[in-house]
Amino acid sequence: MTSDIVVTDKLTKRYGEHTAVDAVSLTVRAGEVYGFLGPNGAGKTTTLRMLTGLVRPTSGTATLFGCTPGDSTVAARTGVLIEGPGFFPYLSGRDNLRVLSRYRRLPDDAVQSALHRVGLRDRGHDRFRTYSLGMKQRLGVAAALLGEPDLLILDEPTNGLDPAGMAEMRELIVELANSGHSVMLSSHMLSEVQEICDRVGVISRGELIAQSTVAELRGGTSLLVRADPRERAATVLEELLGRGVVDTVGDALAVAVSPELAPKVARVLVDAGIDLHELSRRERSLEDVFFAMTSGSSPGDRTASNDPRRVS
Ligand SMILES: Nc1ncnc2c1ncn2[C@@H]1O[C@H](COP(=O)(O)OP(=O)(O)OP(=O)(O)O)[C@@H](O)[C@H]1O
Repeated sequence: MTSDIVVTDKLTKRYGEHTAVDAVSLTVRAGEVYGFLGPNGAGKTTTLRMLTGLVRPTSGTATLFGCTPGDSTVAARTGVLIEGPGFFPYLSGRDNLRVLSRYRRLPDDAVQSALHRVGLRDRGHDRFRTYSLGMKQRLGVAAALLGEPDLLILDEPTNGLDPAGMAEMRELIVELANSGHSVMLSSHMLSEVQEICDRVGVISRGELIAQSTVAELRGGTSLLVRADPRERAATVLEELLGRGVVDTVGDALAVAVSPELAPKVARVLVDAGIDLHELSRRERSLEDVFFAMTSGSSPGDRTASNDPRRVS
């Protein structure tokens, strides 16, 4: 059984005339890594700020663990990293965490455990200002981890990191998820969301335009066929496989069927006297889908049967 630990219902935030978040209804389930994906200015941070009680919604509701954001139960069960960690530069990483830990009346070993979890145990005594950006972000995650919350809300945790720092942060998030934390993270980095998230919500211009698993969103695998004459190949394949499964992508055809049908596709084309130049397995990246959804144009394809514009 899945349980929804974050639920929003038509969550909306308006700043004057501008609607930053427009009737967003999303759910994050216990145990998952949920990617909140959207281009710059789409409304990700504003949504996360409403979830953490930093900003009041104009209308609609949000609940975390069945309670309102800001409630003490929510605060105890949720760790937050939003818009970069704020730490004292002249204090060590450990002392920065001690300040937070004492303020929250957590046991003394919480700091050591959090530093250990993010791989900073050996650098905990160094001053914060000497940390690399990746270490600063990891200390931010350590701060979110104090008290071992069930849910981590991380706003663009890899923002500004170099590729190695990004990889480390991704690894850390996967480890945290494997050790039982649910994670909701925002990102505009499609590749990282694709790699580490179980489900994603896509927000564009304040609206949630899709919510599903990464696999569902990508629409599974298909076949790419380069054949001559192309139009005739499309007709033959539609006769074999049904209408609506063949789409034109550049000078090739995208055929929305299981790659296991490749031998059959090859046979029928060759039997029809068509020259087959390429037949390959094709996986749409989340990037293809994302561009198709948020800008109406895609570097790849979008077949009618594969249209990911749905909220499950
Ligand atoms: N306090 C505010 N006052 C007025 N407008 C705001 C405020 N906060 C956010 N906005 C506007 O709301 C919209 C959504 O902003 P938000 O920061 O939530 O987007 P985002 O998806 O997190 O973008 P980014 O990836 O660039 O951080 C933007 O147009 C932004 O300018």
